[in-house]
Amino acid sequence: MGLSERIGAIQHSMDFISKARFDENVDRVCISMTENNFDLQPTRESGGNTNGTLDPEYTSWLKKHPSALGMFEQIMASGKGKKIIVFLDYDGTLSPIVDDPDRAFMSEMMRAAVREVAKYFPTAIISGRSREKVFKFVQLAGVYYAGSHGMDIMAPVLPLSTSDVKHQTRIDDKQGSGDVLFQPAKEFLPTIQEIIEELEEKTKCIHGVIIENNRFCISVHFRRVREEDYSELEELVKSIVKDYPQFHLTRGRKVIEIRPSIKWDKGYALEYMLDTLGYGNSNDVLAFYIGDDRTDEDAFRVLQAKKRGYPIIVSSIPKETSAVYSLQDPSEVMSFLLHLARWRRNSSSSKIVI
Ligand SMILES: O=P(O)(O)OC[C@H]1O[C@H](O[C@H]2O[C@H](CO)[C@@H](O)[C@H](O)[C@H]2O)[C@H](O)[C@@H](O)[C@@H]1O
Repeated sequence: MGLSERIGAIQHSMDFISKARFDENVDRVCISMTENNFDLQPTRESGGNTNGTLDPEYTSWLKKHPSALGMFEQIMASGKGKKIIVFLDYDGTLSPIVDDPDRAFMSEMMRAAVREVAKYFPTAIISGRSREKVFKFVQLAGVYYAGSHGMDIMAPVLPLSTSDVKHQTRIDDKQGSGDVLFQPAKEFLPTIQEIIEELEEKTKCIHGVIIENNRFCISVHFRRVREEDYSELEELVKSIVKDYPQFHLTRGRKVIEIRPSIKWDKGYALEYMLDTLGYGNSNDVLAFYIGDDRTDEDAFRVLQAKKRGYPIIVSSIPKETSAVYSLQDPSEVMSFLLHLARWRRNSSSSKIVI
């Protein structure tokens, strides 16, 4: 293709894409551009490679964990008359995975989608990050935030029937929100600081390590570490944590996490939030939990066991999971959130009697 044809093709693509953006039957547009040709395909993809071909392993995995977008109508039909609640993970779910954890920004479009969904349904973000950091990334009022894998939750106070009350602190804010902080690992804060200092000192010799203070837990990132240094880093981290028997290690995406050994994870956090939001004992709830990482599996299992809704995994590769449905990547998450909001708008407008 010559230069002018290429420019023409780009202009044509832009028009095509802007039209497709408003077509609710189109989730994405695949553009394939070769030396001599280009092609545009509106699609409702539910998996596959970037070149448009479906990986057979992924296709058979999708049969077990169908696309939540493809199954949208059936999912919503099963929730008819129920109260919908949305739980979201942050990294890899609302934001793409990037090398630098401090630059895992969510797009404006994603922010708008979360804002939209939170307008209609109680929405909570449960992240491994510190609560303050997730809030800095998301910047939305009207959303509940839980940081440190649920060890730091800000949610409304409700008379709780459980022993959880001892970990609650009422927030003295000017708005008088009545929210409370739930922090079951407070007593570990000084030790966490001590471990961070030791980690920073002792991992200096390994290039690319990032230590992230997630307040009630610590992330040791090795995404930028050379592969040949992985095992040295792992041994180093293990040898440090060995001296702190009240802590243990978990793993995420190119990250080793150090957590206090309390009986608490994203699954307990999900239960706690269902309780505090007033849906603990309610059978007419349809909760969604959307997440991409191993720590989200704790929440998937709880949601499955309680039969209160559907766990949805974000993955473009086959993975062992307790999730029922799947979404390929954050852009599909965004599409799912927009579908939810649109479904709610349509269902309330259909009730208007003229
Ligand atoms: O529960 P999440 O909100 O998913 O948080 C889990 C961890 O996410 C972050 O790390 C991951 O994303 C980074 C940015 O894309 C990436 O560089 C890293 O390799 C991933 O593991 C976060 O930085 C961790 O602290 C969270 O525990």
